[in-house]
Amino acid sequence: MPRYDENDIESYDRPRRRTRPRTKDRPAYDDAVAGRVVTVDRGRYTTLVDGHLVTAMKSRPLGRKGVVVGDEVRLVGDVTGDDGSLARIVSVDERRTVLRRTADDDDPVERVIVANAEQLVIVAALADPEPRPRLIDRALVAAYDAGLTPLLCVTKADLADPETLLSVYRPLGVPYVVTQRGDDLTEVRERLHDRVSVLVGHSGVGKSTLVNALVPGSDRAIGHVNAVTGRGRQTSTSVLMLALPDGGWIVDTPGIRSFGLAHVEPATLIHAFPDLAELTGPCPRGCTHGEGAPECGLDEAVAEGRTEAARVDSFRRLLASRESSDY
Ligand SMILES: Nc1nc2c(ncn2[C@@H]2O[C@H](COP(=O)(O)OP(=O)(O)OP(=O)(O)O)[C@@H](O)[C@H]2O)c(=O)[nH]1
Ligand SMILES: [Zn+2]
Repeated sequence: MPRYDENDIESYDRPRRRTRPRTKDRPAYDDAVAGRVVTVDRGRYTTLVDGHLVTAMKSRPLGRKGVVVGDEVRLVGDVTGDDGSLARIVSVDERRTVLRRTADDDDPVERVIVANAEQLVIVAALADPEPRPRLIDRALVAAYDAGLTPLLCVTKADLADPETLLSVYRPLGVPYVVTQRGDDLTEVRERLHDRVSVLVGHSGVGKSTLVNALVPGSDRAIGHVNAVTGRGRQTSTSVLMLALPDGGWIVDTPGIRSFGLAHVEPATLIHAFPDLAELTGPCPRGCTHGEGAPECGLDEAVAEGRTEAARVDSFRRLLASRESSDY
């Protein structure tokens, strides 16, 4: 049984590509085939083309344009996927969403890590390790900013009561699922069905446990991918996209510790909360809507009972989390 079903790409709603005028400088790749990037490793792109894995490299016309997991690309050359074959990526379809990770010491540039995802699953354990709300807040900001629906996945409910953590996110209306050891994951599966979901969470929260349960034999799939790229599982920092058996995809992001939030404007974040955005009409121009912002319409609305103080406070906590370096 192939791990990647052809239907998975067929059913995926891909916008039609505009055809560009052909010029003598720009070769038209009439014979290019469509594929999706499932993992990237040292300049080699593993793509899924018609249900089989094809290793590819970037072609010169792409220049310095990045190609990331989740990208929908066009390929030419040897697209058989046979051992030792190598195709060329000649174009990247317009991205519907991008998720960025933050700059760090080794790499000062904020980088796109996943393209075209729809949902960000923030995995947090209730105990062992303790939940880290600031990390969750930053992941939420990243999701809202990128236009991804967040899903808080609270694990290890067999070890502690989820209520304390959930109550922190209730005023924001963050969707959540609670799991525990031995769970059949029905609710998680429903939430992931037919969508492209990125999983994030720090070490030990049970992310691998989830991935293995959701994608039976994903170890085998990883082995398959690696057989193609010729590399082992030690590529623990590689982002990997896996097809869910009943439709949909999950993107596992080991090694992603924080998100690039420096560019997130208050005006962008507040649009994730339309009811709050509506209350900012009377704000002075350039209002940050943050704690103590002079004459912010949000304070006025709370004072007049037009919104919940807890919701405004929670929104402001998210705003402030952009500045925190803690993760
Ligand atoms: N009690 C309990 N333990 C769990 C649960 N889910 C996972 N674990 C355990 O937590 C430990 C960490 O789980 P992993 O799935 O490896 O966590 P991870 O997030 O992938 O961590 P890294 O591999 O370090 O990134 C393992 O010993 C799991 O068996 C759960 O729901 N309840
Ligand atoms: Zn304001």
